[in-house]
Amino acid sequence: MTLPTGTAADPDDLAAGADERILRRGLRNIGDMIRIKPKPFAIGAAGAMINTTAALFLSYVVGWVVARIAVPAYENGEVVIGTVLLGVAALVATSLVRFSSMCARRIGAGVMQFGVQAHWRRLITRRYLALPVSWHQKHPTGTLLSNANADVEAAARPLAPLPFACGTLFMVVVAMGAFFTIDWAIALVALGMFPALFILNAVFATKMAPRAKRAQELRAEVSAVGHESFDGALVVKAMGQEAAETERFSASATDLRDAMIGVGRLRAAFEPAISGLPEIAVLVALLVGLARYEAGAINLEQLVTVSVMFSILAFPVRAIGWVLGDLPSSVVGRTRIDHVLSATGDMTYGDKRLPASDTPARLEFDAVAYAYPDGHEALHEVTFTVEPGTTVALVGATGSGKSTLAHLAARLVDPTRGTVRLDGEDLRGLDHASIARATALVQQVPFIFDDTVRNNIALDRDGIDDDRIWDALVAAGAEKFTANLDQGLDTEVGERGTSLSGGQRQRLTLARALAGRPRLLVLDDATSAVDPKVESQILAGLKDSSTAASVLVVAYRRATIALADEVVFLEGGRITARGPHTELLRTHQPYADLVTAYERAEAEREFDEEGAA
Ligand SMILES: Nc1ncnc2c1ncn2[C@@H]1O[C@H](COP(=O)(O)OP(=O)(O)OP(=O)(O)O)[C@@H](O)[C@H]1O
Repeated sequence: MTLPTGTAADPDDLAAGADERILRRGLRNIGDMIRIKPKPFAIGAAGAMINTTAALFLSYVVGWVVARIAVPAYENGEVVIGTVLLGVAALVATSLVRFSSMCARRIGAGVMQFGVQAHWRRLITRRYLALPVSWHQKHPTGTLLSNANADVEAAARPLAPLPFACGTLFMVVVAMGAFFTIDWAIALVALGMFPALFILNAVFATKMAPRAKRAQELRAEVSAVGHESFDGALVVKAMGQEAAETERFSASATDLRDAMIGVGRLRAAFEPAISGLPEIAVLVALLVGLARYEAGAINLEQLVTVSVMFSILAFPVRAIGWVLGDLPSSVVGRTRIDHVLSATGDMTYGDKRLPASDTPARLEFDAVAYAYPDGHEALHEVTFTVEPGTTVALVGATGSGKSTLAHLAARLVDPTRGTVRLDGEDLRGLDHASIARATALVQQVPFIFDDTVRNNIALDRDGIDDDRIWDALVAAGAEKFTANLDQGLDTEVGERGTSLSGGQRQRLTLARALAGRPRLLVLDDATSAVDPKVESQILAGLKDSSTAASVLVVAYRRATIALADEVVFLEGGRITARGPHTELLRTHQPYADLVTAYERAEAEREFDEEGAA
């Protein structure tokens, strides 16, 4: 299976030679993230700068203590208590400032990193929900999960060491000033370290970019394969496919492992080099410093100050390396996030509102055609009307276009040609709330949230109280089993309603639709797992209820079809017959054949069930 990687990046864009672009794009990404969370960044960076300034000050204090206290005490045995106390006070005060500023740096970095992650995740989720069904059909859930997790984490990773790196840069600037005031030769050693650091990083970015991109794609693939395997666990078990599925998952996991080891190897080579560089600079500075001391260009206090400053600088300079080291992966993560955020094809809604009404709606298909994004035309010139208060059954062989029609009725998709109208208004011109209030679609595969029965039915919609929930449960034939649940409406039904039977789940989703008192109910084989007698009672009840809706029902059972006022018979995406069920049975042989085949299948199923009982 080829899984979409969900990235808009041109593969060559992140390949060799793109280091400059990665640096630029990585820094732009950091700039964007600072704009998202400016306050925590300011706190973290200020903490880091205070910390590094205190660290530099400490080197002056140490230089002063050595030259004014330690050396005289060692050479002459002279100890001036006041000077010692001053030295100790300066050391303690500097350490306290370092401690509190380090806390500010870490808190700022953490709040910024996790705040930015939450921000991206919110945007991605909002985008997912705004994108059309056709977009979702092309993007596996696992890949979307990977966008919201692995990609977001990769994009925001440079933020963890960012304030530290900013403080270090500040320290470097201050230290360079200090080096130049102390001695130009020592300053040159420090100055030489930074070009070397950036050259090293450029080489690293060039080599890392394609590896990081591959690793990120494989993360998405493992997530997609894993999600599919876990989601289809029952099928896998029932078909005895555990070994094959484990093999499929482990092949993806192995690829990811290899890619991550490749990333790790490169980091393993880069990080010691980037850490070693300042250590080498310290050594060179010591040698140069000693030579300058011997030559009388600097005094002992200056030599000690410079040495301490270099060794203090050596560790924080790594933070710059950490930020630079995370740039390639962050650019890849950000590119993949942008791919989702810039995806187009949203369903735009009009601003027309349907007037408030509780009478059944009129649904009209006018010369409707629909082609899937792959070009497959599933419906051609479909024209029919569901008159207010009537029930129309959609009947047709598998693949004839029934579900596609149901999706068009609920405006999950728009027709390629022609118009779908609700109460005379083109669905495309209506506002979202009008459609959601007037129409309810119930699909064959019910989706139950891992929540209570009450919340599954109410779905946070206004005006749905317990009385209304019970009315909906009665109409959906679900009140008895709900009343028998341990905690009634408060019963937690488990992930996807695992504690319920298939028929119970279908009835709950039907109750969810009915609780909104829709004026048009679209049932896409929504009661297939419900006992046929109960199904007939539910559908008959819907017609008689005081809050009657117009009903468009995809039906397979003769009893269900017979309840409809009109049958629309589809063949290959076209309406080939329309009229009352009894009339079509007489006048249209393909219809009679199909309904008879359904009836036979139903009778065989009932016979098998009785036999099993
Ligand atoms: N996402 C899709 N992309 C491309 N073609 C699709 C897609 N979904 C459905 N189709 C095709 O559109 C046609 C109509 O499909 P639809 O699901 O509407 O049929 P149906 O009558 O509801 O079938 P069934 O009774 O099996 O549910 C079929 O040929 C199907 O293969």
